[in-house]
Formats: sequence, structure tokens, C-alpha cells
Amino acid sequence: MQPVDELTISAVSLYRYHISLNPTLPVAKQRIDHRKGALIVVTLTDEQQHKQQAWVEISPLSGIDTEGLPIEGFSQESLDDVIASLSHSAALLINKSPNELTALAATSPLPSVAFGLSLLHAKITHHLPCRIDNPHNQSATVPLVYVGMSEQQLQAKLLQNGTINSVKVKVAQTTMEQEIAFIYRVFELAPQVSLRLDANRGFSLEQAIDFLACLPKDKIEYIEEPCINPADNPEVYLQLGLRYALDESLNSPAFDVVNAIKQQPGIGALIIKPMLLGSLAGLQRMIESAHSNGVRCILSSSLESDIGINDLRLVSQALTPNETPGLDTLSAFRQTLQLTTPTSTQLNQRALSLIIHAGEENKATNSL
Ligand SMILES: O=C(O)CCC(=O)c1ccccc1C(=O)O
Repeated sequence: MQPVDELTISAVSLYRYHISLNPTLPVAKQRIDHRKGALIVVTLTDEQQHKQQAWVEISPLSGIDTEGLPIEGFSQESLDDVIASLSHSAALLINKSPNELTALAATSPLPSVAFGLSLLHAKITHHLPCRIDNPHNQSATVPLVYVGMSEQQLQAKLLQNGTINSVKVKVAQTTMEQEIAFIYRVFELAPQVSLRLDANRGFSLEQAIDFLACLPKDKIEYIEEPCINPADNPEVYLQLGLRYALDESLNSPAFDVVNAIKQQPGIGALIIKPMLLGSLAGLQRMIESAHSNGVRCILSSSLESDIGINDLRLVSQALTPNETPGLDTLSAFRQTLQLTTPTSTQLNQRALSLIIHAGEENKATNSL
């Protein structure tokens, strides 16, 4: 592929998708049974008039849960906000250099758009790896498990082929007895694993301490957002010596990595959901600050479709090459947006509806 300064954006298409989920997926304490999102596809033309396409998913995590209530605590923007913003940008991008994507990403007030456009630029300019070549941690998976799964589902998750070093367990959802028994069943099936517990701010301080005291300390990597009141989290660390991770806390516009780490003893990791946080450049700065203060960063899904999840694996390889990302949310999706054969990758037009097209008519092209 030619250097980026020889490429021009000659067409932009914007699509939306709506995919059913089965089983439902947890979004903190809520559940969703479908996922909606957008896909932006650009056609690039070089000086010899060769054409290629590149695409990214842009899917804010907002909308309606299974009870008909709005999803709280994740993206502030709606899918309609994203579509309005991208529809406006599409026309502006025609005949421009792909570098214009970075400029738009840097000025967008919508974190999902900022992330998506910066990612599209990184894919076009080959700033993302094309394949995973750090298999020890990047091709390993972290299965997501919780009370309520059948024994068969649990075994399918834990006994799959491939490397499982860690398991993410949703806790603070049912009774302590059930959850402790479930975790010991996980250890029976997969004795080698360590735990990434996720309480989604579900425990009082006393409950968090009672719960964690029932588990082997050396098998716990961290517990995400243990306490209803996040100001209690350091006490968990001070009393038990167990580190906690921040997830929901990163969504607050006032969140500052260095301040948080200085003021709250015991932060072991940040759970980074790029779709909620903004541009790759901003994520890279956040990760560098955390690492220089001894805090791990784990990339995690915001329940994207196959396109978003595949890209997050590459972003994880680029930004956190020594960590296994938390991406085990795709198996519930009843459709994929990409159709991949050994020789090509195409969009699944049956799962997509075109919203707008700007620029030249689409002709057959190769995808990046
Ligand atoms: O991090 C993972 O492994 C899976 C992602 C996940 O749990 C999640 C995904 C989207 C929104 C909320 C959550 C959550 O932490 O509950």
C-alpha cells in the first residue's frame, strides 16, 4: 500500500446494524437482548486510481435494556447522536487525506466517534498490527462467567481449546453462598486459573470483605469496582491486601488517572473500554500514566460486534501487549457483520442498512 499522503478518501458510506443477543449480556447490573451500532466505510484512491476500503465500528454503549429502561453509566451519547455527527463528517471527508480523520477525532465531543475515527486512521496508516504475534497473552482468552450459567455452558467456557490463564467472574449479583460455591466449581474445572472478579459496585464494604475472605487470596488478580461507595475501595485493600480495579470510575468526565492512583491506595488495574473513552492518542496517554505508576491496564469490550471486537484485539496488542484483554462477549451475537473466507473479507450486507453514501459510486475494491 502507498504512503498515506498519496491516498485520498473518495467515498464514505455509513451503515447501521441491529443484532439480537442470546443469551442476554450483562451491562453492569442491567441486561441487554440486542445491540445496535454504526459502521463507517471509507474508499481510498491512490495516484494510480487503485481503490481500497477500510471500515470501523462506532457503537456507543447506550440504549434500552431488557426491562425497557435506559442503560445507565456507560456512553453519554446515543447512536442517533453518533449518526448525526458522522453524517455531517462524511461529506467533509470527500477528496481529503486520511489525516483528516485524526483531526476530526481530536475535536469530536463524542468519545465513541473520537475512538472510531482515530482507529480508522490507524488501520489505514498501518499503525495497528495486522495480526496477533504475541500469542501467550494476546491469543489467550479470559472467559466471562457468572451464576445462572448452566453447568454445560460453564464447561464449554472453561474447557475450550486454547490458553485460559484468567477467568472473569461477575459477583455481587446473587447470594454470597451461591457465588462462592460457583467460584469453587470454576477452580475444580480449571484449577490453573486466577480470578478477575467484577462486582460492578455491588457490595457494601462489609460484604466485600466477608466475600473476599472466603476465597484464596493468591488466586485473585483483582476485584473490579468492589464497593457501592467507591470511596470504600481503599479499605478493602488496607484490610485484606487485595488490589481492586477501576472500570465504571473511568467513565466520569472528571476522572484523572494520576490523581486517582495518588489518592486511592490499592488500585491494581484500570479496565479500559475504548468505545467509552475516546481517541487512541488519549488512550495511549492514559495507559502510559497508569503504567508509570505501576498500575496494569486491561482492554475490555463494550459489547461490540465482531468488527469492533477484532479491532480491539489489535488495539490491545498495540497498547497493552503484555495483557490479555477481556473480550468474551461475542458468542451471544446471533449475526456477524463480516463474512470471512480464506481469500477475502466482505461486509455482511444482510446485517447492515445503509444510512448515507457520500462521494463516488462504489466499485469493487479490496478491503484493508
Ligand atoms: O470485561 C469483560 O471481560 C467483558 C465486558 C464486560 O464485562 C462489560 C462490558 C460492557 C459493559 C459492562 C461490562 C461490565 O463490566 O459489566
